[in-house]
Amino acid sequence: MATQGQVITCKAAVAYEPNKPLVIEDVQVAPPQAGEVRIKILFTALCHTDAYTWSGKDPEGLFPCILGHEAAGIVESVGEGVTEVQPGDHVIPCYQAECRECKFCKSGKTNLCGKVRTATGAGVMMNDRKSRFSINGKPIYHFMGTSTFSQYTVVHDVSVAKIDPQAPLDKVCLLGCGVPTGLGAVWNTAKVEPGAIVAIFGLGTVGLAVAEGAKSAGASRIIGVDIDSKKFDVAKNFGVTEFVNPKDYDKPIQQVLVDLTDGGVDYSFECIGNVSVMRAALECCHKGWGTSVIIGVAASGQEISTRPFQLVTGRVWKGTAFGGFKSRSQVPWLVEKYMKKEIKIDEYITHNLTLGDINKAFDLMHEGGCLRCVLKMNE
Ligand SMILES: NC(=O)C1=CN([C@@H]2O[C@H](COP(=O)(O)OP(=O)(O)OC[C@H]3O[C@@H](n4cnc5c(N)ncnc54)[C@H](O)[C@@H]3O)[C@@H](O)[C@H]2O)C=CC1
Ligand SMILES: N[C@@H](CCC(=O)N[C@@H](CSC=O)C(=O)NCC(=O)O)C(=O)O
Ligand SMILES: [Zn+2]
Ligand SMILES: [Zn+2]
Repeated sequence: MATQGQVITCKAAVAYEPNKPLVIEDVQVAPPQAGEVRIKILFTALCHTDAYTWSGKDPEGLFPCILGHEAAGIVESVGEGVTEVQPGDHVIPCYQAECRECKFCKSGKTNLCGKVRTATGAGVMMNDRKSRFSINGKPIYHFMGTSTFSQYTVVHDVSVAKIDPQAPLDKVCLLGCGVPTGLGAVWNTAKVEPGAIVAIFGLGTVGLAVAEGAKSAGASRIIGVDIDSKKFDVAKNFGVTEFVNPKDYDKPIQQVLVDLTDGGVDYSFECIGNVSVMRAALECCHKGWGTSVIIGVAASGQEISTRPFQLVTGRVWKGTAFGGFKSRSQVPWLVEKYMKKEIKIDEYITHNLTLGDINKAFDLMHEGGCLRCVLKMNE
């Protein structure tokens, strides 16, 4: 039955309140308006940023909402004026939009896009500042402009990357967030050069993708730092060459790394979201040139600090969103790199479940043995 122009009722996981189990509900998804795209989500993974917002610590967190931002699916219908995708296209929703027209997109200096950011932060669509999701007439907020924990979602056309229809959607869904973030932090934000010494704080999916990126950039030493030594075995497969568990030392971890590297690392990456670790990651960098990149998302109210002398003496503190990748332009390129076996994806997927198991999937994510759990949406 044709669904274009109709309200679709489908299953979605609704977050009603911080930390309360998600509830699988029948949700009404309105047709896309001008400049919008309705997508049938086939696979979604869970990211720690979903858990962060669900926890109530995200200043932009709104409830009730439909979380989820690492997914892949097929365009079901498009609104007026949408020209770059059509029904049937295989796509990855992109929480980081790319309109190619705003001052951010035109600057060439950033991958951030200003076109729809105010709406996505407010959990609504730009056109009418309303949600396309409702349950019996009561609106449910969008999340990050993607809301992929729903069998159907509506996104802005600037937030959709059209990809190779041959690409396996149950794998390339990971290119919606964690893997590109780690790779891009190395390639685009830090621009790690051959021979560099790299330290990675936190060896989850993002940290492992940093390792993969650093290896391909030709780093000479890739030092993985994690308080969970169980992470070290798997990290070897992603390029980590040395391991440090801060719990094994009495001195501050930044001192441990400075001592191990004759004065400090060339590049460090914080992949946890812990502001004390962010400080350590900066302070383990080499005087004169060491660069530290913040990737982890820290809770509302948290602030970073260090002695300004650390920067006066040449260390550089940076951050990255989606690894600096321009989403609509570069996600299809990342898909092609995966198809050519130039980047890993399968190795990050430790669990496969269905939408109905989403609370179990979040439990797994917090247990440490899970990198990414992919949910099949239509069972
Ligand atoms: N900036 C961006 O665009 C993005 C940011 N993120 C953020 O990146 C962070 C990492 O994400 P995932 O890799 O999925 O998380 P994860 O939870 O799988 O990995 C974090 C790792 O850090 C380790 N860890 C925790 N405390 C530590 C400490 N004090 N010292 C050393 N290691 C410690 C844990 O054992 C774990 O292995 C999260 O904050 C997430 O929200 C995720 C995607 C995109
Ligand atoms: N709403 C949060 C912002 C959290 C954040 O920094 N998000 C990252 C992506 S994390 C993906 O898993 C990001 O891209 N930020 C840039 C942006 O424009 O949101 C908060 O306020 O803490
Ligand atoms: Zn994410
Ligand atoms: Zn833009």
